[in-house]
Amino acid sequence: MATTSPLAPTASPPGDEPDPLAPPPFTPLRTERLTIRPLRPEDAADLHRLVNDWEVAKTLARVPFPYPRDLADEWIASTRAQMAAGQAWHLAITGLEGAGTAEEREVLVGCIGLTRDAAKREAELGYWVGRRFWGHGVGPEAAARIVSWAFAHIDVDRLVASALVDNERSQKLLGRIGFRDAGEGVRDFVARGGPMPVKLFAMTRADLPAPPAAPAAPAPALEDAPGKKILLVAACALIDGDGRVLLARRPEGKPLAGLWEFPGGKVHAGETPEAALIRELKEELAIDVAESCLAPFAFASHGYEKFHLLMPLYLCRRWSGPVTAVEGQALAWVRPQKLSDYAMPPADKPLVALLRDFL
Ligand SMILES: Nc1nc2c([nH]c(=O)n2[C@H]2C[C@H](O)[C@@H](COP(=O)(O)OP(=O)(O)OP(=O)(O)O)O2)c(=O)[nH]1
Repeated sequence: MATTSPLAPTASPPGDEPDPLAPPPFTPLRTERLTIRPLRPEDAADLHRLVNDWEVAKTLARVPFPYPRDLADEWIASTRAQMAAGQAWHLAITGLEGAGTAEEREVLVGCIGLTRDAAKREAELGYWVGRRFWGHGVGPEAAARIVSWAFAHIDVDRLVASALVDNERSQKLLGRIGFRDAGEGVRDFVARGGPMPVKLFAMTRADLPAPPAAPAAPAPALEDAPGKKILLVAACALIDGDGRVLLARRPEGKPLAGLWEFPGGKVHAGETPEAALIRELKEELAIDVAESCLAPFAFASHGYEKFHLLMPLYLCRRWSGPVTAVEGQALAWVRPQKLSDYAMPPADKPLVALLRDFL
């Protein structure tokens, strides 16, 4: 168990505004055997039974022991508000008992949570699994899923976690899903009545396991360049009547998931950048753009670990059809001065500065 799955409600700071970058309502996540979903009032009795267990509570920093039954109700109620405000996501891990039989039913297995520190652009991972579900790989399955979700949906650059110094199982789990050692510290453990030494862990988007290779990737246009291959990507800043620029969020499962980008994509073999962009804008946003409405503006040339990106950026003020998130990606119309509030791939930084000055 990682230490900080706070099961005692924490008050929201007074006057806290909902964050405009807060994600939309949480859609349950599925793994091979588990579902991760918001806690419901009717989970309280099971939650209480599982967490009111010294073997579980002793590994968790903010969980009292014994755990009062009422606290389970209060805690579950508080998780809704925290999630709506984009401050924390404390979720149920459930599984199916008697899967495939007439007696199939959903059971609460444990909880997993992320608490965001907006100023540091990081979130802390915490989780626990009920004792009767130990030894089945529930922790790594749920934690790997939520970590992938977090980088794609919450505005964070880093996840952190901690585990008691003698909790080797949890430390190994964190290592397996991409966390790196980040030293040692001390945390107050409510159930232990005081401070305890912990190991600290951290991971960035770059530590996520690589997504499975895309089937038959289109051939990059400049394949024979020595050294790293040059990847040609065409991108576009769509500008609306109010001078706002459209950014799209890279979806979970793609490299750089969760970062905001200019719509566009790879130039396929035999395509011009303009033709590629017209195709991508149709595929991703369901809009029709005429080549004459694409004005070349600037380009990015950036060395990523595995390839060198060459990305012409076009400006476009005219298109037909309503802009639609065809692939379910988050979209944002952003004022030029606010572009730097959105975390973007490193290649885009110079483009953002140019665009801000130009618009
Ligand atoms: N579209 C776009 N891509 C960007 C930007 N900045 C940046 O570094 N990139 C990088 C991320 C990717 O490595 C690459 C674009 O590739 P992609 O995989 O998203 O392209 P695609 O839409 O053709 O995707 P796919 O069909 O191959 O999944 O360019 C940007 O602002 N817009």
